[in-house]
Amino acid sequence: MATKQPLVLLVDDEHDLCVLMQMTLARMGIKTHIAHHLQQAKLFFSEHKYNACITDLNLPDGSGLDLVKHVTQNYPKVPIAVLTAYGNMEIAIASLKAGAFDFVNKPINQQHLHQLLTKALHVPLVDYSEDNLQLEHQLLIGESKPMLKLKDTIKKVARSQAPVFISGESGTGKDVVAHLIHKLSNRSDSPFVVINCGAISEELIERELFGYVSHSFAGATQDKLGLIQSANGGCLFLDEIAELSLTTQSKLLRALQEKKIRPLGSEQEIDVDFRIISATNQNLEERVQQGKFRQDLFFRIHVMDLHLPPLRERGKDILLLAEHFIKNICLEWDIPSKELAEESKRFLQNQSYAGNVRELRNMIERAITLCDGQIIGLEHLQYSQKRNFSAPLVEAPLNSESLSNTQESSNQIPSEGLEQFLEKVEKEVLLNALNQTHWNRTLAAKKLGMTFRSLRYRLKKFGLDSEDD
Ligand SMILES: Nc1ncnc2c1ncn2[C@@H]1O[C@H](COP(=O)(O)OP(=O)(O)OP(=O)(O)O)[C@@H](O)[C@H]1O
Repeated sequence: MATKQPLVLLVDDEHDLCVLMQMTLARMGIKTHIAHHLQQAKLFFSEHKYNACITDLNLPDGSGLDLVKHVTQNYPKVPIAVLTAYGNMEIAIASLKAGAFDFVNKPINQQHLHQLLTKALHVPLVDYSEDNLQLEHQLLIGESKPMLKLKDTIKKVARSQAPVFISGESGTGKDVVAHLIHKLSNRSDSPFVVINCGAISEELIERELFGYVSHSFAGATQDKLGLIQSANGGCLFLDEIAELSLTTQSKLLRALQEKKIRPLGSEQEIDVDFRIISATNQNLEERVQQGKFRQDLFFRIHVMDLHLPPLRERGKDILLLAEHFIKNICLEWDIPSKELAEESKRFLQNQSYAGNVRELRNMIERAITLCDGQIIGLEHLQYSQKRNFSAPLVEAPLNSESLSNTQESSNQIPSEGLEQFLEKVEKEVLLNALNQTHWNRTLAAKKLGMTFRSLRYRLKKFGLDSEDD
C-alpha cells in the first residue's frame, strides 16, 4: 500500500517565497497548499487535514501569532512553524511560547527547511494519547494550581524544538520535568543524556561534553565520544548549568549556534543535532551581572523558561506526593503498602520543606523503614525529621566551638591514621550542615562557605548523594 503524501499549508503573502518553498517541499514528496492571508488560512484548516503548517508572522489581515494560537487550540496535533526576519529572536520566542513548533529565519535556508519538516512530520506533536497522559500523571505528581499551569506549559514546550531553561530551588523536581519534556517530545525515541555540571570537576567536564581523540592528553588511550554527540537526535540535559566555567560556556555556545562540535585534540568538526534543556537552582541573571555567566549563552538557553515553585507554595500537593512515594517505595521494596495516620497527614502538611520534594521523599522513605506495621504514625515521621539519613545527630550551630570535640581529639594521634580521621570529620561536618538545612544543598554549601560544585563532589565521594542524583 502506498503511503499517503503529507500535506502542508504555507501561509505568506509573498507569492514567490511560497512557490520557492513549494518546490523545496515537492522534492521531499510533500504536497502543499498556499494561503496568502490569515482568514484564508483558518478557512483552509477547517476544510483540509494538514500534517504541518508554516506561516509568516506579518500577514495582511493579522499576525501569524494568531494562527499559531488558533492551530494550537483547535488542531493540537498539527505542528506549526513560523517564518521570522533574521535575528528577530524576540518574536521567534513569543511564537514558541504561543505553541509554535519551531521557527525558520528569512531568507530561507533550504537545508533548515528540510530539517524542520523532517522533524515536524516524523511524529505527531502533543500526543494526547492515554499513554502520554498516564506518563505525565506518573512522573510529575501535583494538582495544585501552579502545577496544573506548569503541566500545561510543559505540553506546549514539548512540542517545540526550542531550548528550555528550568529554574527552581533544589529538590523541586527540575530533573523530573526535564525527563517529561523529552518523553513527550518528538525526540523521545532518541537519547536523553544528563550531565550534572556541578558534580564533575572542571577539567573533566569539557572532555565529557565534547569527547576527545586518543593521545590528546596524557591518559587518553582511545577516542571517546562526548555527551553532546551521544545526545544526537535527542535531548541534552545540563543540570546545574551555572557551574560551567566561562571557557566551557564559550564552547557550548558555539555548539548551540553552529550545531557542530570539535572533540579535544581533533581537527575535524562533527555535525550535531540536539535539543538543550538546562536547569539551575541559582539565580542565573545575577551570575550574568557578576560576569560569571555569559549573557549570550544565557539568552541562547533561555528561550522557554519554566519555573518550579517550592513545595511550601503548593500545599495541596504534599499529601498527593507523600502517598505517591509510599506506594512506589513499597512496590519497589516488595512490601505491603502502608498508610498515613490522620495526625501524620496533618504533620506533613505543616512542614516547611526547605529541601522541597526531595526532603519529603527522604522523610517518607525513612518513615517506611522505621514503620513495622501498616500505619505510618507521627513517631516514624518525627524521628526522621530529627535524624536525616543515617547522619550522626549534631544539632549545635556550625562554628569552631561545635567542633571542639574534634579539636580535643586532634591532640591525640588518631588510631585510624590521619587521612581516615580527617575524612570522618569532613563527613560529620557535611552531614551536620545538611541536617541543619533540611538537605537543601545550596544552603548547606553556603553555610560551609564552599561552592555547590565542591559540596556535590564531596557528597559523591562519601556516597551521600541520594539515589535520584
Ligand atoms: N512533582 C513530582 N512528582 C514526583 N516526584 C517528584 C516530583 N518532584 C520531585 N520529585 C522527586 O523528588 C526528588 C528530587 O527531584 P529532582 O531531582 O527532580 O529535583 P531538582 O529540582 O532537580 O533538584 P536539584 O536542583 O538538587 O538537582 C526526586 O526523587 C524526584 O523523583
